[in-house]
Amino acid sequence: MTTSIEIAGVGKDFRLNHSRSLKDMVVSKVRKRDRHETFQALDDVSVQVQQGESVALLGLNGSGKSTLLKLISGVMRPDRGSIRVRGRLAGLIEVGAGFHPDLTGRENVFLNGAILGMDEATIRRRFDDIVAFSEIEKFIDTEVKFYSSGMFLRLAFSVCVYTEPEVFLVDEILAVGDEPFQQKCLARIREIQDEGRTLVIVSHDLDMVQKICERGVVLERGHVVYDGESAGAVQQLRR
Ligand SMILES: Nc1ncnc2c1ncn2[C@@H]1O[C@H](COP(=O)(O)OP(=O)(O)OP(=O)(O)O)[C@@H](O)[C@H]1O
Repeated sequence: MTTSIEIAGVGKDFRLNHSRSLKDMVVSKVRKRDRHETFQALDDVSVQVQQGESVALLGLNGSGKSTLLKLISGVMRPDRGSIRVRGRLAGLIEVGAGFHPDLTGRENVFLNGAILGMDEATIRRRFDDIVAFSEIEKFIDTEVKFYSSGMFLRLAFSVCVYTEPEVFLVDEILAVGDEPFQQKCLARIREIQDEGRTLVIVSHDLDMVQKICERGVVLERGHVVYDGESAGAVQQLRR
């Protein structure tokens, strides 16, 4: 078996600001007192994902799921430990983050396709399929700043799946999509799984993740508190 994602002893800290007033800020500046508190969003997290596995990252609000996904994707670096990913990776993490508001849908497909590692000829070849999947043909030459959040999601998801990544990371993908589009995304995700690609999903939709993923990892205040069958992970959360 080939390891697709190796997370070893990972920690991530954030600095929290604690100034209540301008006076506070001045006083602490003068006294050279640090107004910052360090907050451990992730601590000593180790998870190995094998190629072809589908893993759900679960946990309450603020438990560290999105942070871990961002570390895997490489948009953020860990403060401790290491993360290794084998194979081409595409993430649907902050939907629309890679989209430029002043460019049209069409231009953004090319921009995002390139960011995700597709060359221009490949994007041209897949362009019609990408747009057809998103079902926003009518608006493809509209600047994306006029898109609704669902339209953003549709185009971002389409570009992402058509780059055919070996490792696919998804954060709350389906939250803003309507029911028919959700079903379509789920069907596409199943194809991705059948092709033996690796999938890591963050979601609060426990019934959905239980259907998609065989394995669940539960985070609690930045620690892994469960790693096993997704049914067990869901049970742990619903206790
Ligand atoms: N850039 C940042 N700066 C400071 N704190 C951050 C930053 N990103 C995340 N955090 C903090 O880290 C903790 C974990 O956040 P994260 O978004 O990973 O949680 P989550 O499990 O995805 O939550 P949710 O279910 O609400 O999406 C939170 O307390 C959050 O406030």
